[in-house]
Amino acid sequence: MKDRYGREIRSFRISVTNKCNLQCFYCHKEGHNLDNNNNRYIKPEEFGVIVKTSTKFGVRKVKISGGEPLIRNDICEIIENVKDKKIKEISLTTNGIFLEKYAEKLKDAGLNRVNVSLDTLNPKLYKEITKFGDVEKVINGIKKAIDVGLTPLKINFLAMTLNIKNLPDIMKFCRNIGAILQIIEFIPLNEELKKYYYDISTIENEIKEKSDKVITRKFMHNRKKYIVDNLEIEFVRPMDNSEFCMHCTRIRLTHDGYLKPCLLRDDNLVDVLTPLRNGENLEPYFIECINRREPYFKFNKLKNKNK
Ligand SMILES: Nc1nc2c(ncn2[C@@H]2O[C@H](COP(=O)(O)OP(=O)(O)OP(=O)(O)O)[C@@H](O)[C@H]2O)c(=O)[nH]1
Ligand SMILES: C[S@@+](CC[C@H](N)C(=O)[O-])C[C@H]1O[C@@H](n2cnc3c(N)ncnc32)[C@H](O)[C@@H]1O
Ligand code: SF4
Ligand code: SF4
Repeated sequence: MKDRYGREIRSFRISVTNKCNLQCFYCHKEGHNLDNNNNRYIKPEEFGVIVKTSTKFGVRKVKISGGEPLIRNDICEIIENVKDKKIKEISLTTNGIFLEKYAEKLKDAGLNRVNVSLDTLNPKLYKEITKFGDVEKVINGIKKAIDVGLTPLKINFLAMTLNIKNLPDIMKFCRNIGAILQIIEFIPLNEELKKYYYDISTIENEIKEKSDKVITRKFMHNRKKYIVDNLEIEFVRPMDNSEFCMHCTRIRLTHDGYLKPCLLRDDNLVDVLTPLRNGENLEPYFIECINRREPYFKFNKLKNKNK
């Protein structure tokens, strides 16, 4: 099914919890942190029914996220329930702290690949950013995930004024371990955080100049990937980017059971858990969610017209 703007639905991003073992100062919490009502925590088999319904509307990829998805002790059961013959890929985004412990079990449960967030390799700066994190554990988790075949593994590097100097080290690290590097534009959630915003367009242009090949992810925000000396570098630049939004093929599920048409909006959610628990057919709720979808950034501001 296409939405009112002609955008297909291909991927489903599901948040399995809003809780986390870290406290990154910038966290957008997937654009939703309202409900702490434990009665609305979704059970593994409920995820299964919701995802199965989503395949009728075109979903072929599932992204599992959080909060931190690995703090749910039933995460493997969730993955087993989400598996479906129509789902071509299940991936998970994690801070990596518990990855060493879970990697093998996740692979056995049916997970295909992981993205691991890593803004710096410097232990002191990592702790400053995450409050409680030990970067050594993340590195061990990444190595284990690659060992067990949760690949291609992506490193999520959130580009900010306070860590941008660490980018060359992260590039070297990714090249050494054979990971894809994903450079993400910072979304400042309030005025206070704006000082950390770093415009990644200069870096993208430099990398583009050096690249051997450019790939466009047509069904994923038209994102660009550059291959530089065998390192794959993907840019995620959502801010003020109408092209990104016009190629958005994602719907989301919040940890408390609402279909969410857009990451950056919380005013147009569709409750899917109540009808599920009432034994209703979920299709009308998906249709409602898809009809409520609209590009968040419809027009670029002048300063960003080159995006
Ligand atoms: N505005 C906006 N940002 C997004 C969207 N999808 C991903 N992002 C940003 O990209 C970050 C990284 O997302 P990941 O969970 O690692 O996965 P992904 O890059 O979206 O997906 P894959 O590349 O397929 O692994 C998110 O935390 C967001 O900041 C989207 O639909 N809209
Ligand atoms: C919300 S986290 C959830 C999954 C997991 N806890 C993790 O950190 O990977 C998913 C991704 O969102 C990114 N993120 C969080 N806050 C952000 C912000 N303000 N702007 C852009 N990306 C952000 C993180 O860097 C991370 O890669
Ligand atoms: S680890 Fe992920 S969910 Fe937790 S605070 Fe950091 S970005 Fe947010
Ligand atoms: S419409 Fe734009 S901001 Fe909203 S989820 Fe899609 S890409 Fe992200």
